[in-house]
Amino acid sequence: TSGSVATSPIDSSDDAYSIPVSIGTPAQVLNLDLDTGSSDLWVFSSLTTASEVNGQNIYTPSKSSTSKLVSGATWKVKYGDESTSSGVVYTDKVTVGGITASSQAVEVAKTVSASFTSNSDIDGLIGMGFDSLNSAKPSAVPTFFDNIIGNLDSPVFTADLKHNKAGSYDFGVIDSSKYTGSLTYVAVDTDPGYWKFTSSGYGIGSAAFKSTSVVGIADTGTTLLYLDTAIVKAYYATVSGASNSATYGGWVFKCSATLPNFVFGVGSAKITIPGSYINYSPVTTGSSTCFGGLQDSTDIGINIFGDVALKAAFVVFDGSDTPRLGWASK
Ligand SMILES: O=C([C@@H]1CCCNC1)N1CCCCC1
Repeated sequence: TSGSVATSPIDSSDDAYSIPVSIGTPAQVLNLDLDTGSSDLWVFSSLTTASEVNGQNIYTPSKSSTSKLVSGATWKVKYGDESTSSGVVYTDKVTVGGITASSQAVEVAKTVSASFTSNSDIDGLIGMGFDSLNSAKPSAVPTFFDNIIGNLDSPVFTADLKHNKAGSYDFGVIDSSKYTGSLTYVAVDTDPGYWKFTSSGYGIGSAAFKSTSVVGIADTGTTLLYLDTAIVKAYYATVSGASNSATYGGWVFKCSATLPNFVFGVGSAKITIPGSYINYSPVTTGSSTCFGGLQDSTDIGINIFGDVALKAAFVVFDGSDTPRLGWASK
């Protein structure tokens, strides 16, 4: 089988991208954030503390004829931004893009932290990282990708994220109409569980490409591009008036600034991020100071090729016995 689901940015800053996911019988449709940087499928639910629900769609297991409680299983996930959620585990039928996992572990939230409560556009996450990142106890539960991979025509899913418009995630097929040129594949290190790869270097504007290994993760669930201090400093040195602001917690510049393109290498291929993608958003609504889409990864401890980078490319997440990432321009 193969399938495809549209994915839309939740706001004009492309803060996150959601997909409709059908859970249970009859179907309960929730808008989940497909996250290649984590491995829990968790949802807002009828069990979520009422004061922590604010406009989200919820999954009510008791209304599904196919739901089953997984006795004794609990989960608790903590993300890099310190956000958290936790709860218990059911299995139920889950369908994404026409592809069904008949007994998918659905991690039902009993509690979520404030940043989830305040985002009414996201009803939960569907993790597409490796099982080692799954938080369920006493044992990890398989991801949606784990559960469908054996039925897919090809053991892959692809990401075609776009700026301010709908893109798509495909499962089991590589649609060559969605990219230009050819795909360049790079090895993935699955330790500790991210889609971790080594970029071959970077270029800033029209300057010479710098061949250097940049290890990072392809993370659809992270908004921005986070790279080593030296690269980020060199980029903003070309933006007059840019500064690394303690007030705003990162690099800022005048919203009217012209930003150079940023190129990152994958093998001998090059992906160009338009400078405009690096004008992420005003620091506060209406401000003439803008926060950069390229930021320093020092405090994170790992480089992250988040949506700012991914939406400049077509990306194949190849879950074969030798996992790898394929990158193409589009
Ligand atoms: O928690 C995360 C991200 C948060 C946003 C959603 N994707 C997962 N991590 C990835 C980067 C290293 C630290 C852990």
